[in-house]
Parts: sequence; structure tokens; C-alpha cells
Amino acid sequence: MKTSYPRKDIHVLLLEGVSPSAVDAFRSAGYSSIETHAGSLSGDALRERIAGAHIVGIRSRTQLTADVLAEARRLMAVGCFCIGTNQVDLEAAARAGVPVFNAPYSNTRSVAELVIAEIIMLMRGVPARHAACLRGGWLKSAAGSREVRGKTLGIVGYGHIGTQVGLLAEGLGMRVLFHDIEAKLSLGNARAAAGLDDLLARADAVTLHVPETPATRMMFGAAELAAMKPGAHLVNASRGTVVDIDALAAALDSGHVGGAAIDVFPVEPKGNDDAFASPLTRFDNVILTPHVGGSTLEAQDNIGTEVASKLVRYSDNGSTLSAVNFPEVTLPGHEGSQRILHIHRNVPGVLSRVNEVFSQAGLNIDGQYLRTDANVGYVVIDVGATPEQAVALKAGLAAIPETLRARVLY
Ligand SMILES: NC(=O)C1=CN([C@@H]2O[C@H](COP(=O)(O)OP(=O)(O)OC[C@H]3O[C@@H](n4cnc5c(N)ncnc54)[C@H](O)[C@@H]3O)[C@@H](O)[C@H]2O)C=CC1
Ligand SMILES: O=C(O)CCC(=O)C(=O)O
Repeated sequence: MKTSYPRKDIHVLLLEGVSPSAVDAFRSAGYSSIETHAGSLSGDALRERIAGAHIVGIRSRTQLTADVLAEARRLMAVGCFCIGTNQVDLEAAARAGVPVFNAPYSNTRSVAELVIAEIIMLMRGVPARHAACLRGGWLKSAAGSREVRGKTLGIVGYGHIGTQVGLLAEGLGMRVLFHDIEAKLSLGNARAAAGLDDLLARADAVTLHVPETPATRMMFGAAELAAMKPGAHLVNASRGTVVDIDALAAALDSGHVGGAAIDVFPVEPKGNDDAFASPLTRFDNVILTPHVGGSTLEAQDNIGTEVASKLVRYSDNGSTLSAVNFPEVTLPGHEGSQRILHIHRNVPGVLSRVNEVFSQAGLNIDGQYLRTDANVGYVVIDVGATPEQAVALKAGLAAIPETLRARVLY
């Protein structure tokens, strides 16, 4: 059961080279116990470091499984300093009373720019020419080299990244088709395809911008690759599980797929010192990048500030706005009141037990904010009480059997 701490005792663990802007944001908010690691941690090293952390910041590589979260008994919140949150068991985190935050927009432009550059490179046949030069060869020829102007780009997943790719591609004179499972507003002159097959049959290049979900796992296999136009190119900067890499290697071998740019892989090295292996490394007509779609200084700087600010706001004020796994509450300041957070399993009767704790103490509630989802209830109570009374109230709340976490805010 985790309760109240002064900021100096709140331990922040930042992994995977999270930007220094995050450290700055924590420090300027008064948090001084900050531990940073350049790489990801796993196994015993992760369990050991997370056991003492109140706030954990990761990027896409650190796996916060239910088992790992179970060891993190002090954990108040998780920050994913990226868009994807598939590396965290979000349900297990919610069941433990731990909100998870991310940065849904800050690196999207960086991904879109890389994708556009790759589409031009693939259509010009640059990867194979570059590979030849590195080996002392000279492939000066227009064979297979095309302008992107007038060609059709198929975007699968027309969200924050997909829409930006579409607008940039139109700026280059491309025709844009998209496919999404949701009805989406077309930006510019983009058109919704009749379905994935329609998009694949018409696109000269296909780019994938879907999240990792059960439905997108291996959504791009032999059948989808075969449905692409002969010689069309594939770009994947979404998640490595979305494309069947062996099927892609076979389609590149046969020449049906003209080239590919792949930024994400089913298995990625844990850090820069680990070796990378892929069935795609033997092809000259591919661009392989080490999951750097969002790795620009601009994006990382913005993400560091954005996610750290959300974590500080939750820690200082209790607001869970934009948490991805948790009831969202936006809260005003609580000057003049003690603010107590109570996170509980959402079953009938808990709120009346919460209120009973306050009425038994004979204290008036100044404000109460409640949000629930199917599993978790989050109630924030402002009360005119002394700090000592607040700690006693927190202990009363902690004794309610459905309690997941209770905390007095500093
Ligand atoms: N390579 C990198 O460094 C980066 C990779 N990413 C990945 O890109 C993904 C997309 O990012 P955003 O565009 O910001 O996400 P988003 O949530 O704004 O857009 C995703 C779109 O995919 C659609 N979608 C979901 N399932 C689908 C399906 N089965 N078929 C077709 N469409 C489907 C959604 O309706 C949504 O419109 C992220 O989830 C993340 O995994 C994000 C940032 C950096
Ligand atoms: O840059 C990173 O660490 C991960 C980027 C990414 O894949 C994401 O934002 O989802």
C-alpha cells in the first residue's frame, strides 16, 4: 500500500536514454531523486531497480509485464516516453492502481518525415545503388528508378502519423489512398480505399501506421504481400509484429515486392551493444533502420517534457488526464485543503465506505471527484484537515478491502 511522500523521497527511474528534458522537468518541479540509465533493463536487473521506484519512465524496449509490475510495490505511475504502450501490461498496471501515460503526438512528425524520405529512396532504387557503391561498384542507370510524383501511396492506419505522411506525400504530387478500421476524415485530396485489398491493388508504395493490437499482429503476411502491385514498395515504421518478416523476405526474393524500408522488427536488440539479426539483411533493395522513426532531437526533447509533466502533474495534483489505462480526472489546485487519492477495485459499495471514513472522522469534504472504468475506481477527496488528520484518513481508506492505492498529496 503506497501513501504519502515528500517530493525529495519520490524516486524516479528513467530508462532507455529518456531525454534530459525529462530530468529538467522533474528537477524544476522539485524532484531530486532521479536515476537514469542509457539502455533498457530486463530480468533481475529490472526487477531490482523497479522495486525502489515510485515513478518509472521507459521507451519502447522495456517490457513491464504483470510479473515485473507485481515486484514494483512502490510504483505510483509509469511514463512511456513514446507513443506505443504495448510494452506495458496496461491491465495489470490498472489492477495495481498504476496509471500509465504516454506522448501521443510529439514524435509523429519525425516518423512521417523519415517515411517520406524512404519512399523517395525506394522509388529511386537508391538502396541497391548505395550498396553497390559501398562495395566499389557503380550502378549508374535509370532502370527501375521512378519519380514519386503521380504515383499512388497507400497508407494503412490513417491516424496521427498516417495523416501527416499523406499530406507530405501530396505535397510531392503523390495520390494518397488510405485504409483504416475507423471512419476517418480525409485530409487534402486523400481518398479512403474500399478496403485493404483495394488499397494494395492500387498503391505503388504501401506504408503501415497501425498500433500493435491483437488484430494487427501479422496483419501483413504472404497474402497481403501477394496482393500488392508487382514491384510496389513496403514501408513499416509501426511495430515489428505487424509484418511477417519471413514472408516479406520471400516476396523480396521473388521480386514481387520491389523494395522495403523497415524500422521495427519482431525481435529488437535491447541496446546498442547487442547484435542485430534479420532475414532482411541480405537484400540490397531494403533500408533497415534501428527503430529510429521517432528518434530526433526535437521529438525526444518534446516527449521528455510532455511525459515528465504528466507524471509530475499526477504526482503533485492527482490529475490523470490522458492516462491510457485509467479513469481520467482533471483536477483544480487544492490550496487550503488536504488532497487524498483513493484507487480501488470498482465494485458496488466502495464509495459509501470511503465516505464513512470521513464522516467517522467528523471532517467535512470540500470536494470529491470520481471517475470509474470497468475495473478501477479513482476518487479524489479534498478535505479541510491537518496533515496529521490526512494521514489518519489515508490509513482508514487503506483499510478498505477493495483499496489498490491510497495517497496523501504533498
Ligand atoms: N518507428 C517509431 O519510432 C514509431 C512508431 N510508432 C508506431 O506507430 C503507431 C501509429 O502511431 P499513430 O499514428 O500516432 O497512432 P494513431 O493511434 O494516431 O493511429 C493509428 C491508426 O491505426 C488505425 N488502426 C488500428 N487498427 C487498425 C487495423 N487493424 N487496420 C487498419 N487501421 C487500424 C486506428 O484506427 C488509427 O487511426 C504507434 O502505435 C506506434 O506503434 C509511433 C511512433 C514512433
Ligand atoms: O523512440 C522510441 O523509443 C520508440 C518510438 C515508438 O516506437 C513509439 O513512440 O511508439
